Amino acid sequence: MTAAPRWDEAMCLAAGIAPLMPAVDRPLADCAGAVLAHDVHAPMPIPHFDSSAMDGFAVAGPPPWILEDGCPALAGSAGATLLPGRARRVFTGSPVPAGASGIIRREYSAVTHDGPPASGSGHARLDLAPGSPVSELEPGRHIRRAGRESAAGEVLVPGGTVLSPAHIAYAAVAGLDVLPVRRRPRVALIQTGDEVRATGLPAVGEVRDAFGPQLPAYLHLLGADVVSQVRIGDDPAETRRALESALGGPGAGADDDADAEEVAPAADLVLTTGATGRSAADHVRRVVEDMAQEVVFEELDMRPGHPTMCTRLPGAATWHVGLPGNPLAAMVAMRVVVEPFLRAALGLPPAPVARVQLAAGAPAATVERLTPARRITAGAGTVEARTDGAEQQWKLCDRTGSNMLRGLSQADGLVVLPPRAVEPGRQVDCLELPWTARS
Ligand SMILES: Nc1nc2c(c(=O)[nH]1)N[C@H]1C(S)=C(S)[C@@H](COP(=O)(O)OP(=O)(O)OC[C@H]3O[C@@H](n4cnc5c(N)ncnc54)[C@H](O)[C@@H]3O)O[C@H]1N2
Ligand code: MOO
Repeated sequence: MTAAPRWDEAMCLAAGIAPLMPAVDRPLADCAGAVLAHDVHAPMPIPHFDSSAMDGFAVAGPPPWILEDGCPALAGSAGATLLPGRARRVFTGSPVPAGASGIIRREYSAVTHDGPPASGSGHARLDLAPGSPVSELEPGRHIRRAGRESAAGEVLVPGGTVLSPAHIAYAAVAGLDVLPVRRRPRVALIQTGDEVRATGLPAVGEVRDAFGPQLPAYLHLLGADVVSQVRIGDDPAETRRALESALGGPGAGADDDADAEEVAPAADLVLTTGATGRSAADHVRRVVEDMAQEVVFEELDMRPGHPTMCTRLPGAATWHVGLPGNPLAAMVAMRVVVEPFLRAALGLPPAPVARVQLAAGAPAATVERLTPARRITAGAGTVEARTDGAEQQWKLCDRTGSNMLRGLSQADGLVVLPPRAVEPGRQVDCLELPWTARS
């Protein structure tokens, strides 16, 4: 058996095996949170025409001006060149006519009529209103120039960016309809355990399913899609069938009433929960060991989560991660193995390991332990919260047994407690949890 990797080695191994997902074009509305596969360039200058930044008048040359709109005989089309001494009404966003030297905003304008306006004869005259700032007459005033935001061909968003609503808005105004993003990794989820109940109050000997209701959302948060989710009993034949089904092929992943000949795409990652131990009831380990083409690790030198396993199954590039059944152990394995795998598959760098200060220290433990902990602000209530993190310390959560979730539910991260006493104020490694991004 190969040596069991530590948590940090496991993170590197998981990132190292992950296949980079292909680039796919996706409509803008579906791109939030996706990873841009490569640099995206502006297809045209942004903005693409000179426009007015104010409601008012485009003017040509110094005042006063004859207002075309108030003089039907002079009214030019929006596209016609504005001759010196003329003005034309514009609104915010209107194209600026050729020949315009600037825009006079409505508040600084004074319109007078040579003849009675109702008669339709005579000229309307535009002048700068008394008391207006002289800057209003600066050449180019209130004109948004084409290309001011970006020239055609400039990089709008660099490849590798996790797309935010702002990136999508920017791509939209640039005239793009789709963006090349990394395809979301496909995850097939297989849950084991005869004793696991999906709903209601469990009887003695039963447990409520800690994974089914949240792993799809957790995986989605990490950029993946759960393409199938099945629950199987503790049975070797059923376990093998479920694993083979996740590998794709005719009928794989199909519902009972679906076309059995439909070819389901293989999952990129098969994730199992439970049955990774070495007891007579732990069929995942035995079946996977039998099927595996390559073993990345059979278990980890990590607590909790040591029975976590990782292999490559038959087929193109389907990897398997077996999460332990104990709920906290499984969630730690998600953070240490599955998250680095999915980040690498999406072309993202590994999430950095933080160094954090423990507020209250910890007694000596027999083994290194990844322990749920939360951020606290030192002296909260007496000192102003600082944004540079200098006052920030971490406090271990209570109730962090590997079968428990109470501590994790209150945690911001997993701190790595060494197998020796830690004094208050000492720094330790910390894996922040992906759903607790700092505001
Ligand atoms: N003799 C030994 N026994 C155990 C060892 C060991 O080294 N020697 N390791 C312990 C550790 S650590 C862990 S972790 C578990 C790993 O067990 P498995 O991965 O085989 O998981 P199961 O036996 O199926 O389940 C363990 C535990 O988790 C509960 N479970 C399973 N699925 C769910 C679920 N969906 N929701 C909530 N809870 C679930 C299950 O009922 C068991 O209580 O092995 C230890 N034993
Ligand atoms: O490692 Mo178990 O994985 O301690 O719960």
